[in-house]
Amino acid sequence: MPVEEFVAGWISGALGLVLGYPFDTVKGQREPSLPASSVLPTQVRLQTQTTYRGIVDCMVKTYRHESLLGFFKGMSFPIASIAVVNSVLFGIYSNTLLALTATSHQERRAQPPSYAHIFMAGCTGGFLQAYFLAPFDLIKVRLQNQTEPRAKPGSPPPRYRGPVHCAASIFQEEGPRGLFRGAWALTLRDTPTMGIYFITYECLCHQSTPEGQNPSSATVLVAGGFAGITSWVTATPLDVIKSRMQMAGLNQRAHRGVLDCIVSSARQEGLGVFFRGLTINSARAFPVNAVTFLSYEYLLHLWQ
Ligand SMILES: C[N+](C)(C)CCCC[C@H](N)C(=O)O
Repeated sequence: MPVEEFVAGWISGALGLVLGYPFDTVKGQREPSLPASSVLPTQVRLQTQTTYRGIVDCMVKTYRHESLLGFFKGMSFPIASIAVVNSVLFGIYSNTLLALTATSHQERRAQPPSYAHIFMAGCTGGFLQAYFLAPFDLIKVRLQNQTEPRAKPGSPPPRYRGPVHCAASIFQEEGPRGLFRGAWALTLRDTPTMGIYFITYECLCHQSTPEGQNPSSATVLVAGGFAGITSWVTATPLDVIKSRMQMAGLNQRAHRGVLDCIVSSARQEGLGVFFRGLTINSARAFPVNAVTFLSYEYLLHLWQ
């Protein structure tokens, strides 16, 4: 099993994450139960809290109360984790295609796989990476929903002191399975949308590149960017549910499952709730995935 795709996936995932993290940090919404005085500057907030008037309001309040650092809250942890997850995603995707078509990454330019094979390989990668992603994503969402400004005299201490303390607290309070809270929603979110992710990328590259040649850097950037947007647009409704399942039991009522969360969210806040964070998801998805795919292709070309 060629390992270079795993390594290239690791590095490209880390690069993409750093570029996209500030966008990532403006997507959540406060639950009414959270203290009105606290400022809530993180990505998941537009999806789990209801105080912000929108992206700009959330960004202004984030900067005003937590400075620029507020946009990078909890990033140290996802850098390592998302890189590993991206490594699994791209490594499994490429090796599944190798198993389905008996062609390596380089050979596929001359012998492009069918879109059915690309979709199957993408779904396989999406399904398997979700298992690795689940605990990391839960910790990221919990940290991003910390509501206290950075340690200021008199401010209440945050519930979690950092990713390791967060993981230990969840393990202690909710048991080992607590670390996989929201994993089912995450798997439902990522499996089909990763298929869409890779089909969009490969289709745009194939349409814009002369037969048998490697796509140009500009083509890879644009194809990667639109692959990110397409997959996030289709993933946003379940992304909202996933975030709510992950926050359940803390400051949100626990749900009896994904369907219960979908029904109760729609009943209480209308169907629009499933598109919270769509704009910021899309704005973030283009640069993040453009860089991810460009660095991935560059590294594989370098190691050819
Ligand atoms: C499948 N889903 C849409 C959830 C993600 C697809 C893109 C993943 C990429 N690492 C990013 O952070 O944008």
